[in-house]
Amino acid sequence: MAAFYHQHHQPQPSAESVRRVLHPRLVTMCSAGLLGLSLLYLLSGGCGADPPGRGVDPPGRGGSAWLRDDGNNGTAHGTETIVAPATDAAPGDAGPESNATRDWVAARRLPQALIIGVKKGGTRALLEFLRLHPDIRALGSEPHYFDRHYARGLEWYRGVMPRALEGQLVMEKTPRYFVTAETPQRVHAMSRHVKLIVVVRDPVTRAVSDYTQIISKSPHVPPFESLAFKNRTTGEVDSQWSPLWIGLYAQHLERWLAWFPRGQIHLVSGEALISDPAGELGRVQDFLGLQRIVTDKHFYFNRTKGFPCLKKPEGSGTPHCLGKTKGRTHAVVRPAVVRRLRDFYRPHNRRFYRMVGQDFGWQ
Ligand SMILES: Nc1ncnc2c1ncn2[C@@H]1O[C@H](COP(=O)(O)OS(=O)(=O)O)[C@@H](OP(=O)(O)O)[C@H]1O
Repeated sequence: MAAFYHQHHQPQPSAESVRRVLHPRLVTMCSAGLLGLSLLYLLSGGCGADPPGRGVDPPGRGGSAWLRDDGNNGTAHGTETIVAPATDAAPGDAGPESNATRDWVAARRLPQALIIGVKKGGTRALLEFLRLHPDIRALGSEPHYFDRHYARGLEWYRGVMPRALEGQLVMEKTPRYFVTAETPQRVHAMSRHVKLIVVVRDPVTRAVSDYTQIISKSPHVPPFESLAFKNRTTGEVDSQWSPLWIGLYAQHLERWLAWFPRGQIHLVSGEALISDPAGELGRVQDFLGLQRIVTDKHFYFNRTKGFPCLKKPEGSGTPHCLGKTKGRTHAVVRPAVVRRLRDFYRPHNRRFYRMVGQDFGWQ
């Protein structure tokens, strides 16, 4: 009580004395507050980088409510959660931010753009080139959400996305989406505004590339010829054999056009992506509504690799070509077989050109 009265009857303190008393306390409180926030930030995985290769993260990672998360961007769902699978991981997946403070407002959002195909079309090259753009945040691995992991739900899908700032475009690539029957409807259910990109390549070369990958994993697979034909004598093509079936682009695209307008689907020439990467990238950036930032100054042609490579990939100062599995020597297929397959695809290609209003010049 004495103390109470004592304080109570003290003369009014001057502004200067209040400042002197309060200042050290305010400094201490602020420091403690900042320390607490920093700890929260660290615990929430907020130190930027999603782990390279993206293993399975514990549930709730990145789920801190204080991270701004306002975006479903015309998409259906909200909050962020769990992280998961790692397939076809690329180096620098969701690489470190150049400015750590960016993550203070970065959140995981559903993608606004998808590279949906085609397998062996050049999808990895396109994704890696697009990652140079500061307004793009792209998942390095293939999440296979709409084809394999759909039952895991949108929150799972959202959880595997890299953190992105508002205004940054989130994207992923899974080439199998293009040929999976249920996928267009599922993508549409997530967002009818999502932008779709398909990298197409001469279906015969694509088939040989696909087969080359198959035998690299299973060397005892029969020769290309014996799988490509139902009857080798009559030359009847087995269009159900996956490497050939994937090349029936018109058939697959038709399913997408039942759900999305043509203007929402952008086609990239796999051949032009090699001969003129900057030109193709320019058109993709236009399609995505982004400034043309990735230009010819980012590429150089690597004679040893035989492909365009990056002068300066994301998060690194050294030139970078795609890995050994991209641009490998193809299995040898007899010219007569190639000719027969070209004949087989010709009407399908023409139909595809008519559908998209673009001639890709495949023989
Ligand atoms: N810049 C650059 N560097 C290396 N490779 C390039 C590049 N641009 C396009 N390509 C072509 O990409 C083909 C592989 O396609 P994808 O990345 O779509 O394959 S995958 O479906 O993800 O396995 C790959 O196919 P193959 O040549 O048959 O290996 C390449 O031809």
